[in-house]
Amino acid sequence: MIEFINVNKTYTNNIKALQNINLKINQGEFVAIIGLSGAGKSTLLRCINRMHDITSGKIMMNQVEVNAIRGSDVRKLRKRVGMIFQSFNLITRTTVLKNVLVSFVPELTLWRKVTGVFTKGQKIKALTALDQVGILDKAYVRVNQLSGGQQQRVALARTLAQNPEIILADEPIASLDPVTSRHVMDDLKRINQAMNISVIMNIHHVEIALEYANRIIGVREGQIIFDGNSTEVTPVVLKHIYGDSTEYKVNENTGETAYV
Ligand SMILES: Nc1ncnc2c1ncn2[C@@H]1O[C@H](COP(=O)(O)OP(=O)(O)OP(=O)(O)O)[C@@H](O)[C@H]1O
Repeated sequence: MIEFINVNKTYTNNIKALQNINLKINQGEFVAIIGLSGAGKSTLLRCINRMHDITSGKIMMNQVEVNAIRGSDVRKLRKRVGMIFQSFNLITRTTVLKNVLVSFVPELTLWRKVTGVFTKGQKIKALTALDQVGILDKAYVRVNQLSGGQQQRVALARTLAQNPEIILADEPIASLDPVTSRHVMDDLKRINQAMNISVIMNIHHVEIALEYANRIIGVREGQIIFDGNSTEVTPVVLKHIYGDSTEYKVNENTGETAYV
């Protein structure tokens, strides 16, 4: 379980990105964090794996106080909490397999680091992860020869190879077309359900968030202003989260919602 207890984050420029966040996320949940640009979604997500440090309060992951750990404990935390990004963060000029193996570098002995020789067990884990996201046949293809959706799957495999308890996904489909976006979302949902890995995602596509996530957290100006089941997200709730923003529109005739 992840728990935020009275968490605040103020950046050095004095922007209060998170204000008094209290939140519990149980193992195996699929959570989408939604809200306007600048609302604090990325900051919220990135405090969980210590990409950002909080200013006050506490973040607990099971028995570990995330904001109190240092050095090798942070590395251990990042093994338990995988992350994928909008821009995939891959080394595009090398193979898919090597990109997945990169996740094992911190575990290598010095001579293996120097020689770049991974263990048989690591190679098996990497190939298994590629199989889990359906791109085992691409293992020896260079990443720059893959589509965006395939690249996001490589990133997902790199995370899965570490056997994480949680996957943080920061706008994972923002740069993908609608069809490919659904493939990536399907992968995440399958992994969430079959492996009981929690998925916590920032996403601007509200329709997709409602379709795939079980729980929606609405953030506005650094505060959680909605936290509930995706079935409880009505047009009124969306208006509360997005205000009269042009980023999100409700069709008054059909009640359908659309991101614009
Ligand atoms: N490194 C930083 N230094 C200073 N201010 C920052 C930093 N990162 C974010 N902010 C500010 O903190 C606030 C929250 O930003 P954050 O990136 O968490 O929002 P977001 O909801 O994820 O936005 P987007 O949807 O555009 O990614 C914004 O006002 C932003 O300008």
